[in-house]
Amino acid sequence: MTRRNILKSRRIVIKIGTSSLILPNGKINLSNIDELAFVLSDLNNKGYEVILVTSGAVGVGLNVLGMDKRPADIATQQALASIGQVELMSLYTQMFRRYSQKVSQLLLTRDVTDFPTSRENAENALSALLSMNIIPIVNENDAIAVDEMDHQTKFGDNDKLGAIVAKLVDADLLIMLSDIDGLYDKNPTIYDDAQIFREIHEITDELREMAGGAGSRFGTGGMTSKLSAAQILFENRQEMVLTNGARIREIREIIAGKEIGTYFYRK
Ligand SMILES: Nc1ncnc2c1ncn2[C@@H]1O[C@H](COP(=O)(O)OP(=O)(O)O)[C@@H](O)[C@H]1O
Ligand SMILES: N[C@@H](CCC(=O)OP(=O)(O)O)C(=O)O
Repeated sequence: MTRRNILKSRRIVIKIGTSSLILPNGKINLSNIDELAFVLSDLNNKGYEVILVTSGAVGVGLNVLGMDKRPADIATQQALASIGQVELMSLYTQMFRRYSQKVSQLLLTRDVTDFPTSRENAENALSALLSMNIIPIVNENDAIAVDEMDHQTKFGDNDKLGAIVAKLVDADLLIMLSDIDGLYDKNPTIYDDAQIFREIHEITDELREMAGGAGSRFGTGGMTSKLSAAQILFENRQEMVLTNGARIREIREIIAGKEIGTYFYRK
């Protein structure tokens, strides 16, 4: 069955998680980054407005320093993000350049998107970039986003950031690339008989329970945070497709309305 509403999407936010950018051995997944650059550049050439929300600063930072696990200490995590973000952008810039696509970087913190004047500034910057045919690449400013008692600067995770960026740019669709084909009735990495949901219209407590449990090794989100992102989108009458970042080329089929991944929309 064709997802008819998706066919109308012109402004699309793509969120890619750490697990799609970093291989299980901690090295960079170069073929995925290259494929992402190709598909998004191609979409931009075809007149879609594309915004990329990327994770990976900490994961790439670990790779640069040859470390194999996230340090517990916050300041060291900040330092890793600061190191990794530069390398991550360097990789994106190189890959996108192969397809003659210009990109830019926006690093956001929660206080920016909570505070009306700075939120408007972020909206203006994004809209100016899109009008220049540039693909904005957004991440949380992890090097400085640390929650204080009375000053909340962290989004929590990049799934939420993806939903907030979709709201900022008034996107038609958020495509969330994970390490799994979609939302299942139980964790498919544990249960062989898990069944995928093709459509979700409401985020219920029962769903949240099905999505419980930890996510991948280098990321932070897990399936629960994808449901929280979907909830933010629902509140803004926006839509999301959760799909597997291992098959980036399918993004074009998703936009063509093909039934891939889990489609979150309110009836
Ligand atoms: N009901 C569920 N359906 C799908 N995945 C689930 C479910 N419950 C838990 N998970 C776990 O969530 C993981 C995806 O989240 P996450 O590791 O944060 O991915 P990413 O880093 O790509 O965003 C899956 O690999 C799986 O282990
Ligand atoms: N801003 C962090 C992202 C952390 C995060 O949410 O990761 P993921 O669950 O892989 O999307 C980083 O760049 O490392």
